[in-house]
Order: sequence, then structure tokens, then C-alpha cells
Amino acid sequence: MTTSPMSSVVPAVPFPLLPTGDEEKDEELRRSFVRDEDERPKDPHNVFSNEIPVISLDGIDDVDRRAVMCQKIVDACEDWGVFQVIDHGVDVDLISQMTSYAKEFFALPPEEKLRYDMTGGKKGGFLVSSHLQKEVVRDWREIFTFFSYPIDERDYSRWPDNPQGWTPVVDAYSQNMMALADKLLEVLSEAMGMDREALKRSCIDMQQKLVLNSYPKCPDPHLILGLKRHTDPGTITLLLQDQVGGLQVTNDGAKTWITFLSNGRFKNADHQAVVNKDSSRISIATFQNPVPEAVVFPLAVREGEDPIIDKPMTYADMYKNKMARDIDLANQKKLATAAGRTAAPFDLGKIHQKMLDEIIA
Ligand SMILES: O=C(O)CCC(=O)C(=O)O
Ligand SMILES: [Fe+2]
Repeated sequence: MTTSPMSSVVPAVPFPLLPTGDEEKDEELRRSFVRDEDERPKDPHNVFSNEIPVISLDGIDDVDRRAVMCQKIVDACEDWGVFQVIDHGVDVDLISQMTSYAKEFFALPPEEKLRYDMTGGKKGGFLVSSHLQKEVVRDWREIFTFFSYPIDERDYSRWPDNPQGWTPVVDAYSQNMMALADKLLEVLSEAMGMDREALKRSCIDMQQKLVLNSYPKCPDPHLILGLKRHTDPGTITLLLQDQVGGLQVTNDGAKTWITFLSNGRFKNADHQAVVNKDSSRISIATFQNPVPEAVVFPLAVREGEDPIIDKPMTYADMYKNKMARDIDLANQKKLATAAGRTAAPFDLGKIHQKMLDEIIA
């Protein structure tokens, strides 16, 4: 594999997020978004696939329709780990209010958004690019995070007072997402031959985090990603996106919480977000996660299968290992590229505390 030197591919137009005003620094900032050739997007934002399963939740409480729905969701989770939900029952006005407030917030001047700066591990707020510190290459996005569940741990001082009136909308939206996630996890539990509550129970208490993504127009969408290729670590993610397009999924699979619980039966979608020159884009990801001390171990092992992990671990450990592994892979790749060779395969033994300390999500 060969990669062209980074210096030959500097984005053409100044970076729109938070330029420093210092020409040299801004140049360096722009360069920090340029991906290695093998990571650059292959398809533009507006090429849509019709392969992703579309599932209607209409009639979810009717026994026969539920059985059909259940089978479709199982197929989608086995093949892709992702599906589009329609007829979900979430109020369209609530969805459009949430999106409008998000747009209003991201349109505020940088100093206003930075009143909620989340760096240093604060419980919610505004960040550019990512929750991860010391990224090798940066993402072309701004994010705002609400820690929404458990409710008694909410820190409303981290919820913006500008735009005014947003808080009750976030509250209603997060409740609706919790209810929708519950419904989907009930169906998945039944699909695994367990009682409806099994997956939820394994999470002990469902935690929830809303991450609002704003992807500004990008002058060089062929060099840059809005959000790098990754898998989400938790139980289920509900993603709301506008009409612009940019989410791209491959069905290679990866091993995280839901994959372990289903003993490898349900995939966790490997995905990324691309950006484009013409339109900015908003998406709202709702991450539903178990409590940190929840135990990761297959809940249902089918006949003739062995458990895909040898011994139970906590969700907190699984999460840290995953993040450390992602960072380590990126660092190895950077070193290997600099030395003109391909990266060595990841060695789990190499995770050490220093890497874990670099994670602030
Ligand atoms: O914006 C998107 O389409 C993807 C967002 C996402 O994958 C995430 O926030 O984890
Ligand atoms: Fe994601």
C-alpha cells in the first residue's frame, strides 16, 4: 500500500470551524483533517443504497405482525447490524424542533458555543471533532453531548440556555428515544429466544447520551471525513439524520456489547460519515448503554456454538479496551505510514494505562 505525502494535499479553502487567525497555525489545523489515501471516502454523500433493511414498527403489539417484524429485525442485525426504522411513533414535531434547536445552536458564534466547552472530561458540552484526545487525524464536525440518563445524574449546567427553550425539548426527545430503544431491545430479546426484558436487564439500568453532530460544508470532501470509520460501543444507537446524506455503512461487523451478548449473531455496523461541498448536515445519535459495571457475556449460546468470549468482563473494561484498541491502531498506522510500511496487526497485550488516560469520552 502506498500513500502520498500529506504535504501535497492541503485543503484549498480555510477551515470553517474554529480558525485561530494565525496563518501558520490555521494551515497546520487544515492539514490535521487530511486522511491517508486508504481512509478517504470512496463514495459521495448522495449515493444512496437500497440494500439497508427498512422496518416498519406499525402494529408492533399485534402478535402476527410482531413475529414478522421480529424476523426482519433479526435478519437485519445478522446481515448488517443496522436498519432504518419507519412508523416509529415519535412525534414529527418533536423531531423537527430538536433538529431546529440543534441547527440554531451550531450557528452561534464560537465563543458562545465554547461556553459549554467539554474538554477535560466534563459531563456534556461542545467539542470540535471528537471526544478522543490526541487523535491522529481530525474529523470535520462539531458535536454537542447531553448526558440524559440516568435522570438523577443530569447536570443541567451543561445543557445550553441558548437557544432559549431547548431544555424541555431535549428532555422529551431523550424520553422518546429511551422508549423506542426499549421496544427494539424487547424484540431483539425475543428473537434470541429470551423473555422481552432480557437485554434491558443485562444493562442493569439503561444509560443514555445524545450526541448532536454538525458537519459543515467542506471544500475538500474527497480528502476528509466528517466522522472516521468506527463501530459504536454500546447496546443500541438510534440515529436521526436530515435529508443531506452522509452516513455510510459496511457489513464487515465488529465485536461490541450487543455482538457479545448475542454470541456473535448480531453485527455491530462498521460506519463513517462523509461530508460534502454544498450542504451542511446535522445528525443526532442517541447512544443507549449499560451501566459501567454490567457484565459482558453471551446471554444465549445456540446449540453447537461455543461462547465467543472465555470469561465475563465489565462493560467499562470492554469500552476502555475498545477505545484503546482504536487509538492504538490509528497510532500504529501513523508510525507505519511514516516509516513507509503497512501497520502490524493489533496486539491486545499492548494496551496500557497511558492510552486509557487519553480517552475522555
Ligand atoms: O452522522 C452520522 O451519520 C453518524 C454519526 C455516528 O456514527 C456517531 O455519532 O457515532
Ligand atoms: Fe457511530
